[in-house]
Amino acid sequence: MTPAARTQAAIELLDQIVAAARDGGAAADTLIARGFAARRYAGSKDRRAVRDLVYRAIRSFGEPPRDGRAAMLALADADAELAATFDGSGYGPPVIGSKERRAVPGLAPAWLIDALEKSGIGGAEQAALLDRAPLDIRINPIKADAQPIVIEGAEPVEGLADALRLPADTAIEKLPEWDSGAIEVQDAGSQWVARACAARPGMTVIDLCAGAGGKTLALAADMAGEGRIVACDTDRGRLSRLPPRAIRAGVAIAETILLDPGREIEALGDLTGRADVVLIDAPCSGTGTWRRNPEARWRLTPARLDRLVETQARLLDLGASLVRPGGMVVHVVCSLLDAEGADQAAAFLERHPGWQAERPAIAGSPHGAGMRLTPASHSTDGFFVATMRAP
Ligand SMILES: C[S@@+](CC[C@H](N)C(=O)[O-])C[C@H]1O[C@@H](n2cnc3c(N)ncnc32)[C@H](O)[C@@H]1O
Repeated sequence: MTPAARTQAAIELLDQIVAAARDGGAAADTLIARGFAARRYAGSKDRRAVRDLVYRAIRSFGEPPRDGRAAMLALADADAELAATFDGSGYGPPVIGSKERRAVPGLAPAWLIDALEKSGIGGAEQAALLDRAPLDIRINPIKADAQPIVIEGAEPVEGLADALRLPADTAIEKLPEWDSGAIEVQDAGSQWVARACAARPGMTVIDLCAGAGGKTLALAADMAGEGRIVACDTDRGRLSRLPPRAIRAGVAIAETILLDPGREIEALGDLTGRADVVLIDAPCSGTGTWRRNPEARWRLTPARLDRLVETQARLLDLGASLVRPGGMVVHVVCSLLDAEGADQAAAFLERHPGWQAERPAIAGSPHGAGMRLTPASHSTDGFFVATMRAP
């Protein structure tokens, strides 16, 4: 592809990504993959260049641009090489007109910046939300043998003996440790919040929003493969990826339960009052994971945030009913908004007299009743975690 054709491909993909963000359609990565499937002539260098252009645009604009051309024109204003690709050639974008509108660069929609500020996330913290994310792995003690794992360029992660930070371009899937299940890709922040559960051998743990089981597997490692983990989710597709991952990781103590949204208790009634720990890694706005998923800023609206906050509160109350006396509910969100984190934990404690917050001994900064991790301060994805003990 010529440089001009790459720019035009990025514009067309951005058109689809903007529409999908507005209408709740497919994620940017899916649309990009589909776009390349339809452009078989694109080689690997073309694909990388187009993808980089698309993500540069997504990172640059806090509000969804009106279309892909407005986004690319704004980038071209500060990049002469990119501007030169608007040359009107066969597969390239038309020449830049004198009065064409540009997208306005920014970090996030104004209402969201305001909510971050009110949650104590100021300028430097906000800027770091869009940095490049590191590549972290968790060493799986169930599968790793006694030999230390040696991977070129790997750095230790302070406080997490089982974590390594790898160079971003490490081809993980080609490592023998990947094949054997001795390593899992997992952000250090996720590893810390799994630690907050203090899961121990023999416990009964419910991972209420387990998704594909990233934290389930970390909990199983802390339980040394002894006890019971009930991993639940309402998303059949995500939950179905858990059992094969568990087999690969040598985890035999996790069972899965598919939940019906709004009727979760029907499938969990037998566990009422029986769990030592209920982890609620709740559905949230994902403001702490913009490094990996910058397009999430284009999808969030105040109404959607309100719905998430409601669901989180409902799941916390459900979690409280499943815990045994003296057991623990762990509230986790990969968000830095207090509405989903500190305020949510405070509201839970108010609704449940006798419950006590116990600040977990993990990395992070004390925030409200829990701990907060941020990209700028702790070099992890952004998380809030609160552990609450039943009377
Ligand atoms: C932050 S993700 C979980 C990530 C997962 N724990 C991990 O470590 O990879 C939140 C999950 O909550 C699930 N979810 C949404 N509503 C739910 C509900 N009512 N009950 C249980 N899970 C729900 C979503 O499908 C999603 O998989």
